[in-house]
Amino acid sequence: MSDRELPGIVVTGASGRMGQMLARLLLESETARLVGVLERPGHDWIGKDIGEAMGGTAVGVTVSGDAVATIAQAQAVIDFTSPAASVAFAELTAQARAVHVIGTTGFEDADLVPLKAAARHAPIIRAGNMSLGVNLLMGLTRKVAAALGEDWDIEVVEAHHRHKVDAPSGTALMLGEAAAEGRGASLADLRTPAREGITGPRETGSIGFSAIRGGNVVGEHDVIFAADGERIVLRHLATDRAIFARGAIRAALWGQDKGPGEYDMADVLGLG
Ligand SMILES: NC(=O)C1=CN([C@@H]2O[C@H](COP(=O)(O)OP(=O)(O)OC[C@H]3O[C@@H](n4cnc5c(N)ncnc54)[C@H](O)[C@@H]3O)[C@@H](O)[C@H]2O)C=CC1
Ligand SMILES: O=C(O)C1=N[C@H](C(=O)O)C[C@H](O)C1
Repeated sequence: MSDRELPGIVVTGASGRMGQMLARLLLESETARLVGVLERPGHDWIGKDIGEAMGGTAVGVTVSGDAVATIAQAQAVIDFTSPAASVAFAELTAQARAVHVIGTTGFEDADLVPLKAAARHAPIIRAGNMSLGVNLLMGLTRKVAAALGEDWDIEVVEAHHRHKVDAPSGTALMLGEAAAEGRGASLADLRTPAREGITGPRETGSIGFSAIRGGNVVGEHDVIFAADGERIVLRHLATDRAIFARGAIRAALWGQDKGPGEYDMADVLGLG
């Protein structure tokens, strides 16, 4: 396949932690090509070559604030930004009939309505964690939760870098949902509100969440099953953001021959 035939990918949030990682990997990729990068209007990277903006040499791709024109060139858009930005990109990506890979976390239920509408026109692949390890851990969590009774309390503990703005993390919520599914319920029914003050004793069968923020932690998640006298801890440690970026690129390529609809990383990885 010549370079021109490789699926053309646009990366949003180009100056962000994930945006830069994605741009670097796509510039080296032999299976996809970087055709555009977006930043929010007014950002000081707009108009600069992405290679130079990242501190290297020019690569011939200019950071743009014009989402309509940039997404029009894309076969896929990889998007790790903010919930409001991802909702707006979903409409434009659907209009371009391109695959939208969404890694953004922190969505409210109301944000999911326009995403569902956009997925009627093109594939949307969305996951709070794009790594193979976490998506495997979800299956393990579901199985362990199903095997253990309600005398085993379930807690999800996560740690992230000091810049993260949402809590619990998207991954923690995915793991909590998997645990709830294992118990034949939905997380909305089992989730304990954040604890502070006189909370009273733990409610049997509930699922609790704790978030640590500090330093440059890439992402750590423990699912703790605690009973009287023993504990099981399922743990994932991310030490390199490349695991998320590789998963997102894999999803963008996987989506090329898929019809409109909502997909997740379990679909991409064949773990469904
Ligand atoms: N699903 C997954 O595997 C992972 C998800 N994430 C999530 O991805 C999101 C971004 O994470 P980071 O890269 O660490 O954040 P970041 O803050 O470093 O980057 C976000 C970027 O998006 C840009 N942005 C915001 N609005 C925009 C708009 N309208 N148009 C274009 N660009 C816009 C910002 O200027 C910023 O450069 C977060 O929600 C995070 O939780 C992060 C890592 C892995
Ligand atoms: O913001 C991050 O950094 C991460 N966000 C995702 C999440 O909310 O779970 C995935 C990963 O843990 C890193």
